[in-house]
Amino acid sequence: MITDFRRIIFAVITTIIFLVILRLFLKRKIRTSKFKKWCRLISDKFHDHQFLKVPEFNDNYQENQLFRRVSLYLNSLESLEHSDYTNLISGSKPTDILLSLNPNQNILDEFLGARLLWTYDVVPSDTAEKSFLLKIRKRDKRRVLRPYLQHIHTVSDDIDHRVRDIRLYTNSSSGWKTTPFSHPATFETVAMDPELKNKVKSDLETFQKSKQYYHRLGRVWRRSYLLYGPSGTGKSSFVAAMAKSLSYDVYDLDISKVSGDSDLKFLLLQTSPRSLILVEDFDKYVAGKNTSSPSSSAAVTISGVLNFMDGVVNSCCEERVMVFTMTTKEDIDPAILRPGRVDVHIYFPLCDFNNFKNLASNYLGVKEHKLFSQVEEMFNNGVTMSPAEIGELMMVNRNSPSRAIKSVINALQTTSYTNGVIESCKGTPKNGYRSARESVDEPFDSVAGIGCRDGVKEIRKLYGFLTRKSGRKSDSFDLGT
Ligand SMILES: Nc1ncnc2c1ncn2[C@@H]1O[C@H](COP(=O)(O)OP(=O)(O)OP(=O)(O)O)[C@@H](O)[C@H]1O
Ligand SMILES: [Mg+2]
Repeated sequence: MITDFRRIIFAVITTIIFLVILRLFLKRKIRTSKFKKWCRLISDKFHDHQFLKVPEFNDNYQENQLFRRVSLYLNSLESLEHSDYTNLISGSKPTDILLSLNPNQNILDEFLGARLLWTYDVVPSDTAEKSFLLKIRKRDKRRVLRPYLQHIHTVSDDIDHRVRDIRLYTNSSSGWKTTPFSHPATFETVAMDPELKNKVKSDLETFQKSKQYYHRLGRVWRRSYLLYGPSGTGKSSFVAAMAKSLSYDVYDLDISKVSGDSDLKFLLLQTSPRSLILVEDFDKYVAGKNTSSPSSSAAVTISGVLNFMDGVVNSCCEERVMVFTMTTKEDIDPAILRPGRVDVHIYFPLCDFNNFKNLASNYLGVKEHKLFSQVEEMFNNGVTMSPAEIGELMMVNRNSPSRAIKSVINALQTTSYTNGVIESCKGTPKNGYRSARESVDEPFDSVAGIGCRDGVKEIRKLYGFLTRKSGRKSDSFDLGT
């Protein structure tokens, strides 16, 4: 009893000592930052400064673009997050919260070793005259002002680009036509191996930050991806997710509408930087051909397509991501998909149990269910369907998760006699991601062979049958099919 009491006393004393030390430490940190501030103020007394004003409007009351850029730039500074006082305002999306300077607030920035002090000046009047005032040491001005303003331009451009709406461009005989890009898919909604998804995400992020790296190597700053796999496995949805995460416009190129090689080149030249150029069903144009195939009678020749892939007019095709989709790369000459031409190959398989759970969570909002073990067993036995087909069954039965899962089980049971065929798809890389470099060192398995394609066709036929059958039971199914 006495020992327990002693233990409690000991614990209380230790906690008190810890809290006192923590407080002293925090106070010291605050003192250090205050001390630094005083040092700065004193050292400023010994330097000549220049003040530069960036007003909101010019003499003709037109908006000063530099003011907007400075505002975007300063509001993005990390030092604003740690300042004593900041405004919080909501962004365009309900979940976005943005920081913004308070009138007459100062914010310190550092650039190339120079200190730049900004003040957001608001003169209280009817028109609330606003400006940003930059205080810079005269000694630093000549050295840093020009590159600093350039830096503000680059950063604000980048922010502008990230927050604006993405556009979709489609080609017609008269060039590109544009509409807002409204595909709702995101990386979160596409069910696939999470490790693979993260790899692609970080690959895209690295690409975006690698301008200097590419240039040092003398390479054009572009990256290309091949998404291949059976129909309805999420390739197009994934492209939408890629474009959104990059905040790139999408140029959806329909080669069948291109009138010839020079037209193809012209369309490529007309794309803008920071865009994703998409060619769906690419196998239609390159299957069974090789790099030295003679010009065909088709409007676009294989060499025209290869030049397009290489971005023949290279310098104009910087900061582009190219994406090609196809169901199988079985009949494609590997030289067409060689590294440099296609950098990353991503395989989209038919559904496995993990993807099924992912879909169940997204479509039905269930993470666990008593029927899951039955479904898992079926997938383990090699029966499968495309995520599109499973998603469809879940969507029409979304009001009852049990009914939805049962309908998937029924559909899987009906497909079970194609098990042997589907089994032949099982040689797919478990992790569907391979960089083209890897694929050279260690060639891909023949992953989407004839058997697999036949299997998919078989499922499609069955699925058509199933949807017709289920359509009688559910009105919404009729709408969906
Ligand atoms: N992996 C997935 N995760 C979530 N939904 C998926 C997935 N795959 C397909 N879907 C759903 O199925 C539908 C079709 O998908 P999508 O068009 O992306 O497939 P695809 O692979 O491009 O097919 P195709 O080769 O026929 O063009 C979409 O509505 C999508 O939401
Ligand atoms: Mg598609």
